[in-house]
Amino acid sequence: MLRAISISFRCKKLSFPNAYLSRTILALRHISVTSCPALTMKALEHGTPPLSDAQRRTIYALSTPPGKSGVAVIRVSGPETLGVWQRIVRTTRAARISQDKGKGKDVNRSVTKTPSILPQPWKMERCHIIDPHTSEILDDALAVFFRGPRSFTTEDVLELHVHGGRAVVGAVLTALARVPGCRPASPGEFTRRAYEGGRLDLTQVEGLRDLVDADTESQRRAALRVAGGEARSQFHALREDIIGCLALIEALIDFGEGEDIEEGVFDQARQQAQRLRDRIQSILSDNRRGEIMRTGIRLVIFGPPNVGKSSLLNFLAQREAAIVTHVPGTTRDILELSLDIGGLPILVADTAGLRESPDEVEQIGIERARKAVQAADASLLVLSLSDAVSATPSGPRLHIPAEIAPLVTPNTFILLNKMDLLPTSVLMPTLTALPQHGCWAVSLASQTGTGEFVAGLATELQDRYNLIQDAEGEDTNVPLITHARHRVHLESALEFLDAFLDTPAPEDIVLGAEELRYAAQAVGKISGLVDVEDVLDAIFNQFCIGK
Ligand SMILES: Nc1nc2c(ncn2[C@@H]2O[C@H](COP(=O)(O)OP(=O)(O)OP(=O)(O)O)[C@@H](O)[C@H]2O)c(=O)[nH]1
Ligand SMILES: [K+]
Ligand SMILES: [Mg+2]
Repeated sequence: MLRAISISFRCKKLSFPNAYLSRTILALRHISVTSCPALTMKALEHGTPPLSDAQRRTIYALSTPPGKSGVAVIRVSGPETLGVWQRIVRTTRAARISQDKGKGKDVNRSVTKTPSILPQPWKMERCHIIDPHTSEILDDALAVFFRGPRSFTTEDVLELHVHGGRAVVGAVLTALARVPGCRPASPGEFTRRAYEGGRLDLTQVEGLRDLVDADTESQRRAALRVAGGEARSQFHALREDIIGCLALIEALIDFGEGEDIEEGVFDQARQQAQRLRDRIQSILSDNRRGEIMRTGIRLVIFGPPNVGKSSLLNFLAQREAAIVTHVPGTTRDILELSLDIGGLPILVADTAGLRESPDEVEQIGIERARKAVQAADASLLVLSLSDAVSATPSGPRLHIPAEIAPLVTPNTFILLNKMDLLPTSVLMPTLTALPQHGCWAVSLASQTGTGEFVAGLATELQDRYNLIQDAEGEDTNVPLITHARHRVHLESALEFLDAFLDTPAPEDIVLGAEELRYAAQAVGKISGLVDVEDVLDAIFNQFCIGK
């Protein structure tokens, strides 16, 4: 005990913050001083025993992308955040206060000499960042302290807005490494703390990650809603309703119908379960719109050889991504590009021309093309207008080659290319005979009709996959499921509800209650309310460091 006191005395001389001091003493209480002389000596030399990673609960990381930038934000979170402030932040406010007391003349020069003062929470303050060992000024910066739990992570958080040069960021990170109790954050650790602190549920965590990953306007809008807690509250309400239904059954188990409980409660519970099951079913039958919008719509271009499929890909990408030649069978492998068409994220794939071919390599390409069309969310059949449209007594008729016809569905879009090769006298009646929806005629060579085609395709895809905006610009018809994980849990909730509805009344009521309990649990897993430890690492590891 005596030695501990002498350590605390030394710490005080080195002007450790009080919080740190009391923690050191607390830590030392657990060490038998006599049985551990080496450790004690070390503690006496350095003022503290070395901390394990688990003990160093305060994390820091660069939260903006690495590299040169105007401003870089370094984030700190954890119990030592205030200690970090006191060691490395010297505000001009503090300097002004001491100047007012007549201790200094030039605010800027005296900043580092000024003792630290407590931050004003949630207020950005101009400051110098200093090296905690040498007091050297590392940067002229801005700092803002968020007092937990009113912060992103629900812990004390400090944000340092420094100049975004590599040397500046490196120096500040090194200074942070020197603050006892601090360690670099692992990927997604800030967000994980926000989840563990109850600030976010798992759907919001996913929404936040999707927001960071959003490339298109529609992805941004959808992710923002989820991050804002819209899915969270809907899944929460669904779970509450299942629990409400369970409560009825449990009351029935405890008291029995006709005694303390009114007649018809079992039927009431069944009706409720039926409505919940229908609600889940309707959430599930969303054509996977939410997931498709998040990952991008897979649109596969297919058709006979030499019709201009690769020319189309290049036109959409506005660059020479694919090889285009007059030789049929030029494209072999699938070439995929991710594009933004009318604000929608689209993964466009160019494929080998479909035909009977003796060439072994081409055959493999053709097989891959067929599979890609079948697996796609949407497909676009390209044909050469002059080959595909023939005159019949009843007018022009669209002809689709026999080996391609099986791949065409009512959802296949059709693009008739090389319209420049048709004389105007033939072209006009042909164009008027084309289907009104999902079919366009263009010349990629002369870029005729291409504007209408892109606009028309975007509209068709928006109708199919996108959120529809009403007159006020509000999204309607929003799919609730944005990740495959949600679908898996909802499907199992549906199975449990079905199993409950299958239990014959009222003799198996205890089993029925169990099914309802599982159904509520399955929905709880979506938000992370129920044991999901196994998926947490997978979810948070997809974040970058600093998020
Ligand atoms: N006249 C005319 N020629 C075109 C048009 N679009 C593309 N072509 C030409 O048609 C030929 C074939 O174009 P590609 O884009 O390679 O056709 P593809 O369908 O990808 O061909 P494969 O990969 O071999 O199946 C090239 O010589 C293009 O320049 C068009 O609108 N009009
Ligand atoms: K070709
Ligand atoms: Mg090609």
